[in-house]
Amino acid sequence: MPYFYHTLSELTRRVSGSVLWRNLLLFLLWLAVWMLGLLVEYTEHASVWFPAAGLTFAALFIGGVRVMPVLVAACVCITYWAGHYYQLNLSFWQLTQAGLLFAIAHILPYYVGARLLRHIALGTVFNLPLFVISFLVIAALAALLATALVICALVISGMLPLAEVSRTWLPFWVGDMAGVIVIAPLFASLLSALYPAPKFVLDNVLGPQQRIASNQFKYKLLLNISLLSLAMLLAWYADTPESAFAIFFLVIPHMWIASTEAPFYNAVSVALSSFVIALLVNLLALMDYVMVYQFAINVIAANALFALAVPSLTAANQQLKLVASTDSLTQVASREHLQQRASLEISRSLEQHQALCLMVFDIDHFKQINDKYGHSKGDEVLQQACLAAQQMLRPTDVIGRYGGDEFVVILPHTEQDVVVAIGQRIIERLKHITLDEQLTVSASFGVAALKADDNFRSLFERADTALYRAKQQGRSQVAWH
Ligand SMILES: Nc1nc2c(ncn2[C@@H]2O[C@H](COP(=O)(O)OP(=O)(O)OP(=O)(O)O)[C@@H](O)[C@H]2O)c(=O)[nH]1
Repeated sequence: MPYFYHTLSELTRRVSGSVLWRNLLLFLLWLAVWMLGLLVEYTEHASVWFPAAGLTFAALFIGGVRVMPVLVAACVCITYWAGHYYQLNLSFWQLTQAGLLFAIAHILPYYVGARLLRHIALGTVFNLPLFVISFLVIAALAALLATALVICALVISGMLPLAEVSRTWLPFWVGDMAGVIVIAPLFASLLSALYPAPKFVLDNVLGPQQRIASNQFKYKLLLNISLLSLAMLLAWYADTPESAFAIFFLVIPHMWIASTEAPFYNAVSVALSSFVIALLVNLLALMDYVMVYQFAINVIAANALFALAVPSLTAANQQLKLVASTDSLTQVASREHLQQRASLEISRSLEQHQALCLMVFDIDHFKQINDKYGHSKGDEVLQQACLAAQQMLRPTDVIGRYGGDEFVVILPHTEQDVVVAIGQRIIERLKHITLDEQLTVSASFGVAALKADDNFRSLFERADTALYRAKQQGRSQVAWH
């Protein structure tokens, strides 16, 4: 799948360079997609879903006014073809007029909707759930307006008898809405490569991961198609409305794909499933339940769009956790994270009767370093001191910044004499910090070993008392309690 996408994006990259080619491609794509709708048409002018509406919306969303002439040409062209297909007794001139009317009725509502959605997307802070709900509401309203206008245009041009309107408008609307909700995200993603817009880059909205599918994607897709085919075969076999409603269970695997795959592949899966549902309605002659399937397509697509928020929320959550648990200057654990880890290690050691030590150290005369060499040099001293300490520690030890120039290290499974030796080795290492010719860095250390009734606070207080003693005794040394 990624290979397919890369080939496709390479092709679009080349085509996007030429205005003529990209417009021709959009024109042909629109005609092809309109024909696809015909393939799943169950009554005249009403398809289970109408994918051309989705392409129109996506093209206007990405390309804006510059795609309008192409869309008008495609609408007029398809009207000539429809006149022939439905064997309408209309002259060339009448069909041209009907085509232009259809173009205005079809394009205008989607243009207004697409502009409104773009405005929301370009708002100060991009909010995915708000964007999705806006898209769904705009898609429903634009499709309703397009339905009303296109039906008027069809009646005026004599392509739809007035008596048919009451029977046609609802499936027409739901089909158009499904076309937009299902197909617009996919085409918007593809067209953003064809119609680059510096002000609006879809990658920024959908995230840089949108072109990477997992290795399991094809199996997930296969499972989805098998399940929906099974559900529809059941409806065909049982021939009851209850069995038709089984299609709504398909929301579950689609939510799974949406929350575990990149947005582009979610759009591919929704578009494919919707097309197969529409095709099977025709092949299995499930016309009696067509509205159930139309609503199912809309519900599945809307849910899958909302589930898009899950990966971005999870990523944001992980980022927040990382920020909250790390000290931004020294990259060691933050005070809160250190206390949490320390409490955990202390309970574990007490339960397993294992040794544990807490070591606290503080840079000597740090205020003077700041005053003499400036705060940025002071910051570098803190960073270098942490690096020096980390080089002497094991991966299981936890080092954190307790505040200012004071750091705490938790050393599980370690006896006090070993920790004292580690402290002395860190003192030796600090002597090698060469940030300035006259600048020497040293620190004082306090060590305390875990006792049976200890908690973090009591253990820290003993180590801190030892540190105070180390400072009193002349600094750059380790004291223990
Ligand atoms: N550059 C820098 N300075 C900091 C930071 N946080 C705290 N300080 C400074 O660190 C100094 C801490 O000084 P103390 O620990 O009280 O005293 P000291 O000069 O180190 O003296 P002794 O601890 O007695 O050896 C204060 O001047 C703070 O302003 C920081 O993130 N960056």
